Amino acid sequence: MNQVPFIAVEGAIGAGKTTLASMLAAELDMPLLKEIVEENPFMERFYQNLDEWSFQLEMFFLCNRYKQLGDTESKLIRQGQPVVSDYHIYKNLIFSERTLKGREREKYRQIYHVLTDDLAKPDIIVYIKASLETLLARIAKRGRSFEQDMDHAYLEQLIEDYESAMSSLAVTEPETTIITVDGDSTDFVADPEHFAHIVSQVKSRISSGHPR
Ligand SMILES: Nc1ncnc2c1ncn2[C@@H]1O[C@H](COP(=O)(O)OP(=O)(O)OP(=O)(O)O)[C@@H](O)[C@H]1O
Ligand SMILES: Nc1nc(=O)c2ncn([C@H]3C[C@H](O)[C@@H](CO)O3)c2[nH]1
Repeated sequence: MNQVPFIAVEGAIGAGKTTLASMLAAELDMPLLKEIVEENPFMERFYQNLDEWSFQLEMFFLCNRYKQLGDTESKLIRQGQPVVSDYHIYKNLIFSERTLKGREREKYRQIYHVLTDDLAKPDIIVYIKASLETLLARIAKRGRSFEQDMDHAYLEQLIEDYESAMSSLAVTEPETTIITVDGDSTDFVADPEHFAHIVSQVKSRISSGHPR
């Protein structure tokens, strides 16, 4: 077991992961690990034609996160440094199980396990659970052009996929503490009390020795 906390913020598209992870990293004085999005060369084409581009897109995300987390593990976690990340590596499987089919899905699963099974897993997941309405409002507010015509059914499905994924992680990674934040009623950006409540939940998990 690691000696320092590794915290991942998770939730469906636009839930506020990067925002909350940045706030937590600043508040807890921890380095921030942010996922690479804009550099993904398949992003725009993927949203125009999911079936055609999903394998390339999922492989790009997987390889990037594998490299990023591997580096973070050797440079920070194993050196006794805590980390806050705006994703959990498991996210790859949540998306790929939804976007890939048949042989591609099966091959991806195998590659996923080969690459990630021995990577450090977070001790704490802060899971932002938000409704379709909230996610759509945040996606519109952020204004990334390639996301503006996103199929609502895809997003709705991902909300359910995240729910199932968090339930299965609770079983498969019992040492991980999952803190669920209601992303509809909690506004950690506008309301300092809401943010303070999340911080105190995280701190209590760290100081109670669970995890680490
Ligand atoms: N609690 C909040 N209240 C209001 N706006 C928010 C809140 N959290 C995030 N936002 C805004 O919503 C948008 C999406 O947030 P953010 O980029 O943090 O989401 P994300 O979960 O990291 O997205 P993605 O899944 O695309 O990586 C941003 O414009 C951000 O400023
Ligand atoms: N298909 C797919 N697989 C992933 O692993 C993945 N990770 C993020 N995304 C999409 C969501 C946002 O639009 C944008 C930023 O998070 O990229 C993904 N899409």
